Amino acid sequence: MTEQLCVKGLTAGYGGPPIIEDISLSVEPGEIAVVLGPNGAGKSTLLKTIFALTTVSAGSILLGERELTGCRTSVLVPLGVSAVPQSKNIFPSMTVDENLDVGTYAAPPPDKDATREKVLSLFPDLKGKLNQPAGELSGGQRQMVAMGRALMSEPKLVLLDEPTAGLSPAYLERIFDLLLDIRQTGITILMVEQNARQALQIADHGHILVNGRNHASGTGKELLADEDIRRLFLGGTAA
Ligand SMILES: Nc1ncnc2c1ncn2[C@@H]1O[C@H](COP(=O)(O)OP(=O)(O)OP(=O)(O)O)[C@@H](O)[C@H]1O
Repeated sequence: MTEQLCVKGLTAGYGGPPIIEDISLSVEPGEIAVVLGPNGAGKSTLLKTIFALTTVSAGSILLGERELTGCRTSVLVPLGVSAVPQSKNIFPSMTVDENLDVGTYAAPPPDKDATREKVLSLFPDLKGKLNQPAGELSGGQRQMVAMGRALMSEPKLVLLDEPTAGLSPAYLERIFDLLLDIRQTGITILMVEQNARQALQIADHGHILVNGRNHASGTGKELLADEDIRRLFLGGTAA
């Protein structure tokens, strides 16, 4: 059972002045939502804040009825929240299988083998590489390991920070397809993405941040159709 993520009036930072201020957004169960905006807008900070990695000074984060604000990351994982950071998101000297196993430590699934099979069915590219050190894989395959690890705790919500960063166009397409496959399983996805146009094409909703604040929100289609949004944030005028 998935639940709505509801962020209300969230202000947070790293101990100094706030980096994100008064952010509100909601993500419906089972949808893909993308956070967009210029460099330094606070997109990663928003994801880190939901995953309890910053200092919150105001606002709340709810998953369904459950208040997440103030919970530690180790508590969030068993509550159904999983995250894939942008970098250093795998253990390079550990095998692919061991990396997947790490994803079960904070919240062991009831049937680990079944979960592993389910995850590998989403990432068939990894099946023949389970005993290989993850650091030997290509960038796209490493990203799949990181995403697979995050799914091993059977999350309701996955936070993904720039899942296509640094990937070739072919892998970029592959990762976007995988995100749609993951959504098919009922998991809610909130992600930050630099490839804004492509992300909005697969996203149910997009949220644009500027200077740490909400700037615009809409469905992927609405944002793609908005001329100002296209000019300011999507690098051009073509729809
Ligand atoms: N660990 C940290 N400690 C202090 N300040 C930080 C930390 N991480 C990020 N910041 C600051 O927070 C601001 C927002 O950074 P953030 O990474 O959230 O933006 P972003 O929108 O994800 O940017 P980008 O698109 O460049 O990744 C920046 O000014 C950055 O310097």
